[in-house]
Amino acid sequence: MTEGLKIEGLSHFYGTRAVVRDVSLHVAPGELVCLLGPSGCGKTTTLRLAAGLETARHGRVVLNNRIVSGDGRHVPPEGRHVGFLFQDYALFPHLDVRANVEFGIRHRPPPERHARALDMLEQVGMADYAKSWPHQLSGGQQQRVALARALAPAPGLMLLDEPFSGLDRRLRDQIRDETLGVLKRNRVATMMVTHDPEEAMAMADRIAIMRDGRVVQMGRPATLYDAPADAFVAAFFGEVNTLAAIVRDQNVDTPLGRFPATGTPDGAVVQVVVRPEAITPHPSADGVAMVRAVRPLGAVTQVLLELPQPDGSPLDLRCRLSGAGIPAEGERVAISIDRALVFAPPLTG
Ligand SMILES: Nc1ncnc2c1ncn2[C@@H]1O[C@H](COP(=O)(O)OP(=O)(O)OP(=O)(O)O)[C@@H](O)[C@H]1O
Repeated sequence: MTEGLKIEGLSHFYGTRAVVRDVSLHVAPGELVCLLGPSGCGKTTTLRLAAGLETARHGRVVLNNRIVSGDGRHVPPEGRHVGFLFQDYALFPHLDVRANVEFGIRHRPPPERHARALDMLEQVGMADYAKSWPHQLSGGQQQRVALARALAPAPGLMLLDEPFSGLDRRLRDQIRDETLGVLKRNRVATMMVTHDPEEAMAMADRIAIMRDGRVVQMGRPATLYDAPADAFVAAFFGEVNTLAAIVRDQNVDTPLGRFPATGTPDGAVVQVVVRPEAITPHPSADGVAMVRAVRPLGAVTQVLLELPQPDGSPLDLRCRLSGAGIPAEGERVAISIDRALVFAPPLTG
C-alpha cells in the first residue's frame, strides 16, 4: 500500500518518438517532488500522464492505492481527484473570486462550500478579495486564488507546471514561499515541473532530474548537489569547470591535481567537474595561476583564473568568492581545492 502518487515504468510516445522512458517515482502525502530538466526532456508529458491528460503506452499510475492508468484502465482527469496549478491556468473571468474557489466543490451544500472557500482564501491571504473579479487582481493575487481554487476540493495530488514563471522575480520568490507553506499545511502530495534549478532547490523535498525522457537521478536537493550521478547532473546546478582527462591506473591527473576515477577503464577520456566554490585562490608571488578578471555579482564575486597546463596552453578556471580577501586582476595566486566539490567519474549517486 502506497499513499500519494506512484508512477511505475511509465513510457509515452508521440508517433514513434519516445518522450517518456521507463519513469518510476513516488510522491508521498505532504511531499513536494520537482521534475527538473532542460527543455523538451519530457517533464510536462510526465505530469500530463499523471493527470490523465495523456494515456500512457506502458506502465502504471497509482493514486492513493487506486490504479488510474495501466492494466487496461484509464481514469479520466476529472475522476482522479487532482488539483492543477499552471502558469496559464486562468481563473474563470465570469465568476467572482469566491465562486472561482467554490467551483470544484459547487455540488456541496452552500454553507459548507462557502466556509471551505473562505478558509482557503484566508490560507492564501485573499479573504478580503472574495467579492472581487479576476480582472481586478494582480498576477500574484490571481495565482493565490488559483491555488485556493485547486486546493478547495482537498485533492489527493497537486500538479504544478512552471506555476511562477509568469511573475516578476521579486514577487515570484514571495508567492513561491507562500505556495509552499499552503501545500505543506494541507499535506498534499505535489509534483511540480520546472526548468529552474534554483526554484527546484528552494521548493523540493526531492528532485527528479530528467534527460531525454528518463529520470537520471532522484534525491534530496543537497544530495544531487553534493553527489551528482554524472557530469550532466553536476552541471545542471550552476556553472562548473569541466576538465577533460585520461584515466590511468584508476586515477586522473589534472592541472588541479590527481583525483580517483575508480572503476573507470584505463585510457578512457572523462570529464572532471569542478564547482567554482571548490577553488580558493591565495595571493602568492610565486603562485601557479594568474587572476584574469574579477567580476562582482552582488553577494559573490566571480574570479577568472588562468593556469598554465603541461603543454603550455592556458586553462581558464572560474571560482566564486565572498567576503574579504578577493585578489586583484593581474595578481599571481596559489590555489587550494576543496576535493568534496570535485567530481570525477564514476560519479556517486
Ligand atoms: N502533443 C505533442 N505532439 C508531439 N510531440 C510533442 C507533443 N507534446 C510534446 N511533444 C514533444 O515531446 C517532447 C517532450 O515534451 P515536454 O513538453 O514533455 O517537455 P518538457 O521537458 O516539459 O519541456 P519544456 O520545459 O520546454 O516545457 C518534446 O520534444 C516535445 O516537442
